[in-house]
Amino acid sequence: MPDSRLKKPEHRWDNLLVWLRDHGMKSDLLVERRKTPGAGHGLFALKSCPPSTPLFTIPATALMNIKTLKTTYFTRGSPESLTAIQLMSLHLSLYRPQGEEDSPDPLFGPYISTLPRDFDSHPLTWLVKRIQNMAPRGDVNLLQCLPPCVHDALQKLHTRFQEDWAAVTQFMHANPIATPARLVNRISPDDSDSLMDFVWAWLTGNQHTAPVNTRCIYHRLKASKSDPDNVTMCPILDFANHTSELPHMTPVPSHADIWNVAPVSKYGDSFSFLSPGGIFVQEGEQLYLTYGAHSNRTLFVEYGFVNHVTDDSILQGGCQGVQGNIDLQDMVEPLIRPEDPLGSLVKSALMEEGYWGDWTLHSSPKPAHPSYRLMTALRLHHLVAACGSARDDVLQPWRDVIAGQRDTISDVNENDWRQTLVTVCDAVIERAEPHIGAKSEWSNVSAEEEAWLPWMRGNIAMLWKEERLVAIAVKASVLHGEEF
Ligand SMILES: C[S@@+](CC[C@H](N)C(=O)[O-])C[C@H]1O[C@@H](n2cnc3c(N)ncnc32)[C@H](O)[C@@H]1O
Repeated sequence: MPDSRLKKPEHRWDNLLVWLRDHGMKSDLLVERRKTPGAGHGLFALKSCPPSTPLFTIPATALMNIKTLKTTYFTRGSPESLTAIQLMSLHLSLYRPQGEEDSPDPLFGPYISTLPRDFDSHPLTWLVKRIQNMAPRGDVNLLQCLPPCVHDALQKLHTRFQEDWAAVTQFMHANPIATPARLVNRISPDDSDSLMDFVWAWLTGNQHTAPVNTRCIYHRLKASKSDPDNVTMCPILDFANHTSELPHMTPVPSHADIWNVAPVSKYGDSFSFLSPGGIFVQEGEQLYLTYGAHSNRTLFVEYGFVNHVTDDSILQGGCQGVQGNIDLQDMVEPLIRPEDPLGSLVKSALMEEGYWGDWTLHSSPKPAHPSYRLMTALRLHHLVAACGSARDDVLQPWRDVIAGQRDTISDVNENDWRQTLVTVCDAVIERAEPHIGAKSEWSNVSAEEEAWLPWMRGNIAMLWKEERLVAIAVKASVLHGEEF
C-alpha cells in the first residue's frame, strides 16, 4: 500500500507508482509526469529509446472500467444496469477528493488522487453552472462568446451529460445499498454540490474516444468489438496530451484484440503502450497520444482546448495536422426557413434522405470545399425555391443527383447554390472579425487555475479565427470555379 505519510500533492505521483507496483506493474516504466506550458501535465520520456519501445504496462486490476467496478455496484448475475461511462462517473463522483485531501476510495484512491482537482475551465462546467444560477468564475460569460456551432455542440454534450446524470441518480435511488452509507448523500438529484461533483467525475471519466469525452481510452473488454463499454481509465497514460501532427504513442493490441474475443480473465487484459513508431525519442521529450482526427469544435467541447490555427495552415495548407472545419447549421437553416410551408417540405425531404444538418466547410484536402451534405441541402433549397413546389416530380432530379444518376440538377441550380455559398461565407467572415481582434495570450499562459481565463479567451478567439479563415478559403475556391 502507498505510504500514508506521503500526503502532499507532489507525492501523489510516487504513491500512484507504489500502488501500481502493488498491483503487479513491473519496473519497466520509461515515462514520467511533468508540467507543460499551456496543457497541464504531460508525459515525458525518462530516457531515449528506439521506435516502438515498450514504455509501460498497466495491470488489468489497476484499470478503472466496467470489469473492475462491476462487482462493487451490480448484484451478481443481474444485468449491468449502467453503461461503463455512467458507472465510472458514479464511482469517481462518490470518491472525488475533497479540497487537498486524497481520495478515500479503497479501490482506486491513489489513482483518483492524481487526477485534476477541478474542471473550472471546461465549457460544460460553465454551462451547468449557468443553468444552476451559480456565478461563473471570472468577469466574462464565456458562453456568450462562443461561435454558434460550438455552442450547439456544447448543448449536445450537455444532453448526453444529463442522460447519464439521470441514469445514475435513478440507479442510486433503486440501489441505495450499492455504496457505503456515508457516501449515499453524495449523489442526490436535487443537490447542486452532488451535481457539480458529477460534472467533475463525468469530465474526468470521459476522453479519447467517442462517445466519451476526457480521460478514457478504447480497451477491449466485451465480446463485441464495437460494444460502447470497451473503454477504460488508465493510470499514467491519461497524462498524455494530444497531438494531431507529431508521431505518438500507440497501445499494444491485447490478447482480446488479436483474437477478436472477450478477454478471458475476470478483469480483462493488462494495457501496454509503445513509444512512437518511426522515430527515436530523446530523453525528456514529451510523449503524445492522438485523441482522434477531431475538429477544433470537438476538441473544445469535449476536451476544453483547441489546436493552434494560422493563416498559413488554413489558407495555404502549410500544416498537415490542421484541418479547418466549421459547421454552418445556424446560417443555412434560416435560409431554408423550415417554419414556412415550402421550407418545411425541404426539411422533410432532407431528413428523409438523411441530409438534414451536419453542413460543414473544410479547408483540406485542397481545394477548400463545402461538404457534400451542404451542397445537397443547398441544391434542394434552390430547386424548390425556383419551382415554388416540392412535388415528387420536382424533386426527382435532386434525388437522381444523390443516387449518382446525374452530376447536377442544372447549370442554373449550380450557379444559384454557389452564389448562396459565397454570401454565407461573407456573413461568416463578417461575424467572426470582431471576435478575433482581442489579443491572444495563446502561447505563454498555463491552463491552470488563475491563468485559465485569458488562456481560454485565446482558445475562443482561435475558434473564431478558424471560422473566418475557412470561410475565406471556401469562398476563394467557389470564385475560382473549383468543382467539388
Ligand atoms: C487526458 S488529459 C491529459 C493530461 C492533462 N494535461 C492533465 O494535466 O491532467 C486531457 C486534457 O489535457 C489537456 N490537453 C491535452 N492535450 C492538449 C493540447 N494539445 N493542448 C492543450 N491542452 C491539452 C486538456 O485539458 C485535456 O482535456
